[in-house]
Amino acid sequence: MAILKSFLELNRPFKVICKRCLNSSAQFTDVLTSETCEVGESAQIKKIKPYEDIPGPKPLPLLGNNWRFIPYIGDFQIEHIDKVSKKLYTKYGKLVKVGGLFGRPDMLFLFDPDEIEKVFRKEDALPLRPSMPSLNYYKHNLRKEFFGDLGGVISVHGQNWQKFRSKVNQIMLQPRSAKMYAQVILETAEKFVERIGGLRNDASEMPDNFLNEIHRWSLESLARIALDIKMGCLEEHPPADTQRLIDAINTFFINVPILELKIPFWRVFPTSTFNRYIEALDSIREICLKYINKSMDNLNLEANDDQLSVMQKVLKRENNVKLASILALDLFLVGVDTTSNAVASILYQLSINPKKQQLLHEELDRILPNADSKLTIDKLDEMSYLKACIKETMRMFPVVIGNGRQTSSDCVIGGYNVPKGVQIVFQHFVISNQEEFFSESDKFLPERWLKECQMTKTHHPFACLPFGFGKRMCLGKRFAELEIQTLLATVPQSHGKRRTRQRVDWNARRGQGNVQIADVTESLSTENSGWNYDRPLRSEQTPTAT
Ligand code: HEM
Repeated sequence: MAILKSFLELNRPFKVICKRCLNSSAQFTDVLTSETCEVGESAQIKKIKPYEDIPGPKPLPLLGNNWRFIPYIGDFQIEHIDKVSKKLYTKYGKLVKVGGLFGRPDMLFLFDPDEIEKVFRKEDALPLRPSMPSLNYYKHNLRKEFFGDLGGVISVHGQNWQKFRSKVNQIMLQPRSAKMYAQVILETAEKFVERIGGLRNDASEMPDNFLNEIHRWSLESLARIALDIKMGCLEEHPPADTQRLIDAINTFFINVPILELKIPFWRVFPTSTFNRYIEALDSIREICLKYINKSMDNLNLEANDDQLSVMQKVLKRENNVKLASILALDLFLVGVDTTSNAVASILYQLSINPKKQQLLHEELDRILPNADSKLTIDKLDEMSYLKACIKETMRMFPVVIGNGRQTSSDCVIGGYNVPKGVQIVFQHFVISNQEEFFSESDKFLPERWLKECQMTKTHHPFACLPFGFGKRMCLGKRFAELEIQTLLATVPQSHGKRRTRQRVDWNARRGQGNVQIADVTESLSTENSGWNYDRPLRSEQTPTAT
C-alpha cells in the first residue's frame, strides 16, 4: 500500500506494479524495481523494456550468429573472445544480447557490476553456471557407466550438484583446510624454485616453455593436496604420464570454447574436435585414476584429518570411493591450468614492472630477514604487498574472463525483461579494466589493494571477482590462494638463500618463433580457461575490496 500511495502522490498517469507480480500483469509497462518495492518509499520508476529490444549483433536468417565465428568470414575469433567482448561493449553498451547461436540459449553479456550484484544476490539454492554442455554429455551420457549419478560439480546442475557440493564444501573451504597443507605446498614451491634456478639463461630469462614448467609445479602441488601423492612432476625426468596429463588438460580447455560457440555438429556426429576433446578427457580420467588408486592404497583411516589428503578426508567421512574419486577428478580438471596461468601472469607483470618487483622484494626482506627465515602462514598473512600483486594481476588479467549464471525465473536485468533460461555472462575482464571502476585501470598498481590506499574505497565489490561468488564460488579458492602466495614468496629467493635478491626477468627468452611466456600470459586468460568454463563458495558474503 505504501508503494501505491507514493505513486498516487506522484500523480503519474499509469499503473504501477511490483516486479514480483509482473508475470500475471503483462499489460503494465511500468514497474517498480524490487528495491523500491522492498523499501516502500523513495519511489523510483524504471521503464522495463522488452527482451527483444536488448541491443546486440543481429542473427542472420538461417545462419544465426554462428557465422561470426567462421574464420575469415566472421568478425568473432574464439581465441580472442576478450577482444570480442570489448568490441561488443564498445558498440552496444553494458548489456548485450548474443542470440541466434545454434544449440544453445541466448547469452546476455553483462558489463555492469550493479546488475551483476543483483543477479548474485537473488541466486537461489541451486545456481546454474551455464557451461560446458560437452562435458555434461561426457559425464552423463558417454561415460555414464563410470560417473553414474555422481557427476561431481563441474558441469553438473540442480539437486545432483547440491548433493555433491554439500559433501565436500566444508573440507575444501573452511579457512583452516588449506592451512593444513601449508607444509607440502611450501615443499613443492621450494622444489620448483630449485628446478627453475637451473633453467635461466645468462640474462636471467626463462626458457620459452616456462609456462609448462609452471604447469608442472601446479600439478605437483595439487597432487600433494588432493591425493597426498608425489607425482614427481618437478624431477629432472618426470613420469611420462604427468606431461600427458598436462597436455590433456590443455587440449580440454582449448576445445571447450570451440565446442560451445561454433555450430555444435558434435551433437549430431563426432567431429575431429570432439574426438580430440573426448580423448583428452579419457586420458585425464585414466591418469588421475591411477594416482587416485595409489592414494587409496595409502589411506590410513585412523590418521588425523591433518595427515590426510582432501580425497582421503572425503573418503573417511563419506565412505564412498566413487564420490571421492570423482571429486579428485574435477579438481585436476580445473585446478591445474587456472593456478599456473595465474602464476605465469603475476610473474610476467612483476617482470615488466621492476619497481613493483622491488617493493615486493623489500616486503619479503622485511618479513623474512635472514637466509634461514622460515615461511609460515603467519608470515604470509603479513605480506600485504604480495597479496596486492596477486589481486592486481587478477584484476587486469582474470583467469576466468567471464563467469556466468543461467536465469532460473523471469527477471529484470539492466531495465529489460529477461526470460527464464537465458545465460548471463558476467564480463569481469572488460569491467575490471574500465576507468569507470578502477582509476588508471591500464596500470599495474598493486597499491590500490592496500587498506591504507585511498583508491581502495572506490572499488565496486562486484567489479572484480576472480573466484566467482555465491554458492557456486570456486571450490579451490583457498588452495589456489595459498599455493600462489607461497610460490610468490619463494620464487624471488631463487637467487638464493644467498640473500642477494636481484630483479628477476620472468619473461621468457625472446624465442625463434616459439611461443613466449610474454605472449602466453598476455592472452592466457582468454585462450585456455578464459571463457565461461565451469568453475566457482563463500556464499552470502560480500567480497571485500581488499
Ligand atoms: C587462480 C586459480 C583459480 C581461479 C582464478 C579460479 C576461478 C574459478 C571461478 C571463477 C569459478 C566459477 C565461480 C562461480 O561460478 O561463481 C571456479 C569454480 C571452481 N573451481 Fe576454481 N579457480 C582457481 C583454482 C582452482 C583450484 C586450484 C581448484 C581445485 C583445487 C578449483 C576448483 C574449482 C571447482 C571444483 C569449481 C566448480 C565449483 C562448483 O561449480 O560448485 N579452482 N573457479
